[in-house]
Formats: sequence, structure tokens, C-alpha cells
Amino acid sequence: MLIAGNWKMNTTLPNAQSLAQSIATGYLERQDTLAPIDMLVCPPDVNLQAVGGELAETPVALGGQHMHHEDAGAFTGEVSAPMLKAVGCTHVIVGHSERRQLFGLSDADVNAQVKQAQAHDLIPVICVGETKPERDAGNAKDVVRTQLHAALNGASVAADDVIIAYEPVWAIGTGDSATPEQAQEMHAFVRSELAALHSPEDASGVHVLYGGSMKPHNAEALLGQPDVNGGLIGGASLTASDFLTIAEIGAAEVAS
Ligand SMILES: O=C(CO)COP(=O)(O)O
Repeated sequence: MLIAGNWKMNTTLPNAQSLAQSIATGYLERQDTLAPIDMLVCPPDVNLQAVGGELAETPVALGGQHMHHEDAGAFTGEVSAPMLKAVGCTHVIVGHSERRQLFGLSDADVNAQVKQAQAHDLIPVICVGETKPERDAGNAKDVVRTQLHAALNGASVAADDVIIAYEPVWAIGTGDSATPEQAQEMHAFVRSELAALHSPEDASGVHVLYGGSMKPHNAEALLGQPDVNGGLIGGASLTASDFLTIAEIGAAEVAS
């Protein structure tokens, strides 16, 4: 079980520090409860180092939200895997639908970034998911299959090397999450595709996270599905108490 927060383009430095402090304090208060699960936060790049400092006494991991596939060079505005590593990141989100839709990220770019992350010992959290018209047309699984195969072409699918996040685009930031049944159906499909691509043993160990309007009120039903191994949380990860409540729900699920 992995509970991850994607802060997106939110938090100035002081806000990020105070949010991270609240998460650290809250984590330490619930340490025994939360010990069985993994946690990750992905703040804006400029706040990574400060957030890492605030979380230093906790096992909460640090991740980037995006990165370039080259180590360095003339790529104005981009950050690289070595830069993320140097500020303490262990993970990086790759292929978020906002990067795909708003910044033109292609499946080929996602693949290059996945391989670059793995080459630098960063675990890519690969986001896949269909739009509403794609779902309505009955194409959700085809879209997810295409994204998944493209992202993982030539990459490692060992459980320690990759995380998949199923994030239906229509559920992101809308308050309209997938139903637990919809999530389970797609997560099982993702796992079967991973098994076909590589091996059933690898596929059974890969974390497949759900993202898209996961909140304290719906987390239990979503995290209770057998193929849902955690959440990638946007809006609710910006409130420490909500983020920690979802983590507690995840921990309870592990214990049950
Ligand atoms: O995009 C997401 C996480 O990457 C989900 O965002 P919301 O939880 O705000 O819907």
C-alpha cells in the first residue's frame, strides 16, 4: 500500500514548509498505525529540498512531478533525474495526464522518461488513464493498454522498479471519482497487461495506484479493492489531515 500526494502547481515555499511540517508531525503521532504502509509526497520542484528537510525524521518519501529524459543540457525550464536525485527524490511522476494534455507529452516521451528514471534509480510513477469520450466510446481499456505498452517498452517491470497510477482523466479534480468497481476492473486489467508484457510474478508485486478525486470519504471503498494498492492524491493531499486520514484508511486496509 502506497499513499502518494501530488501537490501539482500548489504551495509557495512557506506553504510547502508548513504543509510538510504538518504531515511530519501527524505522521509521527500515528507512527505505529502508519508503519505498514509507504507514503510519498511530490511537491513543486522549487520546494523539494525544503520539504525533504521537513520530512527527514519520517519515512515519507520525496518525488518529482515530471522530468526531462536527458541528464543535462539546453532544455530551458526542465529538470533532470540527477537533479531530482541530488535533492533526495526516490520517485518521479511520469506521464501525468496534465503533462500529456497541456504540455504535449507523447507516449514516446513518457517511455524515454521511464527509462531515464530507472537508469538513475528513481522509481517512475507512470500515469495512465482515459478521457470521458474515450470511456463513453468503450475505448478505455484500449487507451490504457496503448499508454502502458508504450511507457514500458524496453523498461523494467520488476515490482521495485515501477509504479503504475490509473488516473481516469474525467475523475481528476472533478470530485467525481471512479466507482470502486470501475477502479478494480481497470486495475485488474492493468495487472493482466503487466503479466502479459513480462511475468505474472512481477505483475503481482507492482503497485497499481488509483488517482482521481480520492478523498477521505471514498478512500475506504477504493483502497479496499483487491487490485488497488494505494492512491495518487491531488487536492486532498494539500490538507495534511485529509492526506493522513487517507493514509490511516490505507493502513487499516493492510491490517484487515
Ligand atoms: O491528478 C491527480 C493526482 O495525480 C488526482 O488529483 P485529484 O485528487 O485532485 O483529483
